[in-house]
Amino acid sequence: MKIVGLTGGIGSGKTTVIKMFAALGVPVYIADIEAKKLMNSSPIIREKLIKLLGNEAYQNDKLNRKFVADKIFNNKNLLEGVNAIIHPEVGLHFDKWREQQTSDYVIKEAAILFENGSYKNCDVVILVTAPEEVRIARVMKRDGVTKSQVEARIKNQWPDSKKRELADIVIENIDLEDTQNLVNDIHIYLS
Ligand SMILES: CC(C)(COP(=O)(O)OP(=O)(O)OC[C@H]1O[C@@H](n2cnc3c(N)ncnc32)[C@H](O)[C@@H]1O)[C@@H](O)C(=O)NCCC(=O)NCCS
Ligand SMILES: Nc1ncnc2c1ncn2[C@@H]1O[C@H](COP(=O)(O)OP(=O)(O)OP(=O)(O)O)[C@@H](O)[C@H]1O
Repeated sequence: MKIVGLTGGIGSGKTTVIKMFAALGVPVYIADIEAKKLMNSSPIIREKLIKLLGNEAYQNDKLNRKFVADKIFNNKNLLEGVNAIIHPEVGLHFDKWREQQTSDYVIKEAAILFENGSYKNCDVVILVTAPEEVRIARVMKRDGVTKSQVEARIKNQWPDSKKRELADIVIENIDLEDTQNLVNDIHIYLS
């Protein structure tokens, strides 16, 4: 079974593309979502995050995502601390999930697949891209956040130029129909 990594900058269209692969019957693992589930379910992670970020990291027993985002996306050390706590746990969780799959290939979607080195465990890496101003506008519209809030996350991510050097396949996600056609072709190639 091939492990296919799928990544891209904030607002590039990772979730949009992953839904297209899922509609073709491909098992998909969305690291952001699984990371949040672990942050809310693992007592060990909770203890470590509270030690690093303070009691406000959790509100009513739930991860306080806005507080955590505001803390880590403007503080490199805190971001590295959170990543060091979360990513190994996500890696173990993904391995257990992958062992239960029986398809030709699975897709692991992660915003920072390159940044945290987990692309090295993938047989193929797909990069989803879109011009930065398009990505910023999409996220502002989707999340109702400010341009500077989106830029605060972008600055913690590699530029597309650096990711292109390591990607096997690049999906320029501008026109949705073109993206769908390319996903269909990639699925045939990987199956
Ligand atoms: C800080 C958190 C709680 C904010 O959650 P929230 O729902 O507000 O935002 P969301 O998770 O959708 O993030 C939006 C985008 O921010 C970017 N982003 C998220 N985590 C990171 C990170 N560690 N480094 C750089 N960019 C990141 C991605 O482009 C992501 O798609 C959450 O992003 C988080 O827990 N991040 C740290 C753990 C992590 O790295 N998760 C992602 C991959 S496993
Ligand atoms: N080709 C496209 N044309 C127009 N809108 C798009 C296109 N692709 C994605 N979008 C929209 O842009 C927004 C961001 O897309 P999506 O959520 O898939 O990006 P993402 O890479 O998963 O973002 P994040 O890193 O924040 O999780 C969404 O509202 C989505 O509906």
